[in-house]
Amino acid sequence: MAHENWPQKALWPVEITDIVALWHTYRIPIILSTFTILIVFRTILHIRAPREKLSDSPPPSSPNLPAEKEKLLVVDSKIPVAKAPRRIVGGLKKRSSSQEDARPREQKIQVLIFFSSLTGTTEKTAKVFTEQLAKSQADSAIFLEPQLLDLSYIDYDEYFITPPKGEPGISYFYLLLLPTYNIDTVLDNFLEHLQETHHDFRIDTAPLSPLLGYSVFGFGDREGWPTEEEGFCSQAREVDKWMAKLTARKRAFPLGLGDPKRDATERLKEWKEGVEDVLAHIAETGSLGEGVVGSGDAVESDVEDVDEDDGEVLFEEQEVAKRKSRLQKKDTLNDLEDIGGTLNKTPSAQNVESSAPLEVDFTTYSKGGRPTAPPTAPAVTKEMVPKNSPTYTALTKQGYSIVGSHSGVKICRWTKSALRGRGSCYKYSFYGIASHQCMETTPSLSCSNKCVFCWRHGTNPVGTTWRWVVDPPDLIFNGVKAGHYKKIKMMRGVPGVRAERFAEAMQIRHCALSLVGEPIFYPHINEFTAMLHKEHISSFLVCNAQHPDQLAALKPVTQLYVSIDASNRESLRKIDRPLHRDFWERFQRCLDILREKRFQQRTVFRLTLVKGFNIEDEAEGYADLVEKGLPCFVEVKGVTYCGTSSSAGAGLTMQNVPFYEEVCAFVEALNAALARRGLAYGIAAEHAHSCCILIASDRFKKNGKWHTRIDYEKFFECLESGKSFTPEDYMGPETPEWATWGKGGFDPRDERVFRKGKNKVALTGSQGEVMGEKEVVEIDS
Ligand SMILES: Cc1cc2nc3c(=O)[nH]c(=O)nc-3n(C[C@H](O)[C@H](O)[C@H](O)COP(=O)(O)O)c2cc1C
Ligand code: SF4
Repeated sequence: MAHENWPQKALWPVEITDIVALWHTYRIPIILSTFTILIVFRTILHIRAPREKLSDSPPPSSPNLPAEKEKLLVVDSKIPVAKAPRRIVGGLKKRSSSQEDARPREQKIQVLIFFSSLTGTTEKTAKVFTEQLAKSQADSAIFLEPQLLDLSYIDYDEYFITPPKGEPGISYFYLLLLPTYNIDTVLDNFLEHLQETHHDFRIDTAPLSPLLGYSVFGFGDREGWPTEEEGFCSQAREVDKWMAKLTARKRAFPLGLGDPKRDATERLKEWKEGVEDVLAHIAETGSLGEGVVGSGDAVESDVEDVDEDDGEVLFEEQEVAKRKSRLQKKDTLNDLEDIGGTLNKTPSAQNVESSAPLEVDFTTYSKGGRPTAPPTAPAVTKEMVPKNSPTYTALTKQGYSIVGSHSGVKICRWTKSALRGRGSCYKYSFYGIASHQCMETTPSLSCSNKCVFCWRHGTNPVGTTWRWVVDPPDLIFNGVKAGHYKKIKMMRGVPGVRAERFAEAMQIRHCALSLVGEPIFYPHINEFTAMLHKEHISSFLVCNAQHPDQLAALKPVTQLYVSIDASNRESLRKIDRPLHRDFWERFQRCLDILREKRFQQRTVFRLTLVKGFNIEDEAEGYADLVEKGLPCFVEVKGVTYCGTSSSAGAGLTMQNVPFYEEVCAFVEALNAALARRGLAYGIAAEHAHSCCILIASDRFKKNGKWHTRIDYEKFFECLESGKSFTPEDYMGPETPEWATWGKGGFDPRDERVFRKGKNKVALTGSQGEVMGEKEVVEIDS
C-alpha cells in the first residue's frame, strides 16, 4: 500500500526539493540580476520623471488667457492647499513663439493728428498741440505716442480709404487741424479725395468706420469771413461733414472753430479738453459713449432726421429715448387723469417714506386764504411716478429723464438749436438767456389743471393735493443737473454742434421751472431755488395761479410767472379744466399776491392764445386782469400744437393755432386797452419764430429805450446782500435793436433754418415779410 502511494508522496518532495536545490545553485546570479534590473528600471524612471510629473500639473490654460493670468495660475498653485497634491515640480513651460503671437495683445490707441498749413500758423499750433497731448497721455499704457502728419506729404490712400494697416491690436483716432483758404490749396485735393472715396462704388460708403472716432478743428479769419455763411472755416466744416460720412458718423467731439487773431487759443483749449475727455472715455470703455451715433451703443439712434443743409443725417436725442423705450417692455398708456388710482396699485419699497408731508386739501378755499380741510395723513404714501408705472414709460418715451419719484428734466428744441448755432428761444431776445445754457426742469410732474393745450396732457399725473413721497431737494437738484448734462453730452456727435457752444453748455446758467406740472406744488421749492441761486443759476418759475398759499410763501426768484389762460371764469374753466372747485377765487388771489410781489422780483403774466378759446373779444378782460396784478411784463404767446391724440381729444386742432399776425393784432388791441386804463405799458420786444411778443411796464424803459434784459450777476449780488431789492436793481442792458417790436427778434449772428417739414404754414409778421412758420413741434417753456 505504501508502494501504491509512492508516486503521490514522491511528487511533493521532488518539486520542493528541486526548487530549493535550484535556489541554492543559482541564488547568487538571481539576486544579482534582479538587483541589476531594479537599478536599470529605477534609472529609467528617474530620467523620465520631470516630464511625467509635469503632465500631472493643471490642464493647459486657455490660449485666450493673458500671460499675467497664466503666471497667476502658477503662483496660486504654489500655495499649499489642504489635501491637494503638490503639483508644481518643474518651472513654467516655455511658450513657443507661435503660441505667443496667438495671444491677443492689449488694445492700444494711436492718435493721428493731421494738419495742413500755408503760412505756418496751423503747423506751429499743431506741433504744440501734439506735444501737449503726448505729455498728458505719457503715463497711459493704452495710448501710443500721438503722431503729427502733414496732409501735404502723406499718401491719402494710406489713411483716408481705410485706417492704416498697423500692428494688430492698434486702433486709430483721427484729429484734423485745418485752416481754410478760398484759393487752390492742398485742402481742395484732400476734400476731393474724401468725396471720391465716399462715392466710389467699389468701396464701402463708410470705409473709415473702423476708426475709434474723429474730430476736426478749423482755423479761419473772422475779419475777412465774419460768419460761417460768408465762408468762415468753410473747409474745416466740409472736412468734418465728409469725415462723418466716411466714418459712419463717428464724430467724437463737435467741430471746433477759431480765429488765430482773436480766440483760437481759447477755442482750441476747450476743444482739446473735450477731445481728451472722449479719449479717456474710449480708453476706459472702448466706446464713444452712450447715444453717440456710430458708437455702436445699444441706444444709438435708428430713426434719423435728414438735416437739410448738409445732407448729413441728424441724430435726435429724443429718438434715442424712443428706441430705448422700445427696448423696454411695451406698456400701454393708460389715461392718467385719475393717476392716484393707478399709482395706488403700484407698490414700492420706498412707499413708506417718513419724510412725506401731510396731505393738504386745496380743493375748497376759505376767505381767509387757508385750506379749510384739516390735513390728514394718508395711510401709506406712494411715489408719484414709480419706475414701473405707465406714466414713467410715457414720460421717458417723450425724452424726459425722471429724477427721484416726482421730478423731471428734458432738453428743449431751442437748447439743441442753440448748440448748433441756429438761434435761441424768445427768452434770449427778451431777457438774454442763451438756450444752450438753460436747463428745463420741474420738481413736480403733477399738476392741478388739465389745460386743453397742455402738450403732456394725458401723460402727466394730476391731483389737487400732494399725497406722494417727497424727495429731498438736493437729490432733485443733483439729479436734474446730471440728467441735463447727460443729454447735452449726447449731442456731441450731432452735425452742426459747435465745440464752443458745447463747452458753454456744460455750465448751466439758467433754469426754467416750467416743463410740465406745477413747480410750486413741491413742498421744498424754496430750498430747491436756493440751491440754484447758490450756483448762480437764474430761476424762471411758471405757476398756474391755483396755489395762492404756496405762491405767497415763495421766496424771490429771478422771474416769477403766473399763467393767465383766460380773462373770465367761464373761459378759464373751459380752457384750464381745473380740478379745484374754487379755481376762480384761487386765480384772483394769485393776482393779488403777484401785485404785492412786483417790487421784490420781476413778475410776468403769461398769456397763451388759443384760437376759438381765449382770444376773441377778450383783450378788455385781460386788460382788467393786468390792472389788478400790475405785472412787470406780459408775455403773449400763440399756442403750439403738439399734434398728440390727447390734444385732439381735448378738441384742439391746427385751426386753434393762431397765425403770428393774429397774435400781433391781439397784442396791439391789449396794448390799446391798457392805455385806455391809463396803465403805463408798451410793446417792447418780439420773437416771431416762437410766435411770442412782450409787453413791458414803463418801469423798464430808460431814456426812451426798453431794458427788458436781466443783469444776472447783479441779481445774485442783490440776493446775497441779504437786503431787500427791487426788479429795477437788476435791470440789464438795453434790449437789442433786432429784438424790439417790428424787427422780428432773430439774432442776426445765428443761422436761420427753415425746416422743410410737413405741417408747416408760412406766417407773415407785422411788417408783411415771412416771419415764421406754424409748426407741429414740441412746445417750449
Ligand atoms: C488767401 C487767403 C484766403 C483765405 N480764405 C479764408 C476763408 O475762405 N475762410 C476763412 O475762414 N479764412 C480764410 N483765410 C484765413 C486763414 O484760414 C487763416 O489765416 C489761417 O489761420 C491760416 O493758417 P495757416 O497759417 O496755417 O495757413 C484765408 C487766408 C488767406 C491768406
Ligand atoms: S424754451 Fe425754455 S427751456 Fe428751452 S431754452 Fe428757452 S427757456 Fe430754456
